[in-house]
Amino acid sequence: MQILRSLEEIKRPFFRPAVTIGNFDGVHLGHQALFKKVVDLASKRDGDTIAITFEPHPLKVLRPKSSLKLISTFEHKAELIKKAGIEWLLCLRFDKELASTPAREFVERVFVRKIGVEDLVVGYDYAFGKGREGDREFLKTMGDIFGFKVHVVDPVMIDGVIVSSTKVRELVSNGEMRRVYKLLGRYYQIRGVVRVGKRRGGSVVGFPTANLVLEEDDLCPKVGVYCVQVILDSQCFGGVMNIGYNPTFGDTGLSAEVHIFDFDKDIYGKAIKVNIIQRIRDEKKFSGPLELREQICKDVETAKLILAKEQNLTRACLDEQDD
Ligand SMILES: Cc1cc2nc3c(=O)[nH]c(=O)nc-3n(C[C@H](O)[C@H](O)[C@H](O)COP(=O)(O)O)c2cc1C
Ligand SMILES: Nc1ncnc2c1ncn2[C@@H]1O[C@H](COP(=O)(O)OP(=O)(O)OP(=O)(O)O)[C@@H](O)[C@H]1O
Repeated sequence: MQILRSLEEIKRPFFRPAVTIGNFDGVHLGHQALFKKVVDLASKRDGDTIAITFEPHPLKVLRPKSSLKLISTFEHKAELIKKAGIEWLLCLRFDKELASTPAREFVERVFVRKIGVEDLVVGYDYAFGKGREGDREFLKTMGDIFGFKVHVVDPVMIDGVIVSSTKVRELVSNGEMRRVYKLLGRYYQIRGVVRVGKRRGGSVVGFPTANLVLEEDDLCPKVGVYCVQVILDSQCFGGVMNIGYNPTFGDTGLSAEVHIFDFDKDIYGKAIKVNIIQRIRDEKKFSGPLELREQICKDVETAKLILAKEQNLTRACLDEQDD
């Protein structure tokens, strides 16, 4: 997939393109339905497939105080859009100027003149442009004027709920990782570089842990202990992760620490990915390292039982290998 960072980077005309547009944070099953429609439409005529998205996320510009946490980084989002079969990702810089562009001007400038869209795919509730005037009815009118077809995808629902980035964020914040899996069609994943912790894990508690640097923007699951799958250099391992403040030791900063099963290498500075499978318990303040150690032994047992029954681990691991 080619990533274009501005309209100026479009150097050649597209061939009979099918296009979709959105923020696509998390690339959940609703977004995936849009990409599938784009791929289906274009494949009939060997046309180009294009997704248009925005950076930073529009809410960060329109409501800077909202402290929005994102499900996926741009890099992860682009990987997932590529996996969905899209060939071109056009990422437009979202600023106050773009936000105030009238919808008709955006359609003429971007969809018609720059891209030459033949099919435009949008979700059931899509609207863009100044004051959200570019809704699906407006787009259909534009399509009649400029000669492109607008396809509206019905809402994708799971267990009676419309799949949305907002819903995924809410479930992650509540630690409801099984439900998150259903909405994303994959495990929720956090990524990070392993840093040196307080060096108590192995020596004091008896469970060495890889400490992840959490970024300001990261959407972190609810504080607690989780059963996880760890991906390191394309290899997959089981593990247990604590997201929290380590109250037993009186620490205050939020950290994510993973104990990887059957693993004893030094991985400081390495990038790892953690698929979060299921929440096991709340984080607790223990009387000391011995009591904490006993509890972690139980957590390891619980996680191993969960992993032994988990059907989707191999697929999730293979998914990481085609990157
Ligand atoms: C599976 C697991 C569960 C944990 N649960 C708790 C807990 O409930 N309360 C707590 O204070 N710390 C908990 N911890 C964090 C330990 O306190 C932490 O791993 C230890 O302090 C080592 O820190 P360090 O890696 O910074 O040296 C847990 C860690 C793991 C791996
Ligand atoms: N469940 C869904 N079914 C079908 N289309 C969807 C679904 N969710 C989002 N879309 C469509 O995907 C496109 C991108 O939408 P957007 O990135 O705003 O996603 P969203 O999940 O609705 O996000 P948010 O929850 O932040 O509003 C839009 O055309 C939108 O209508």
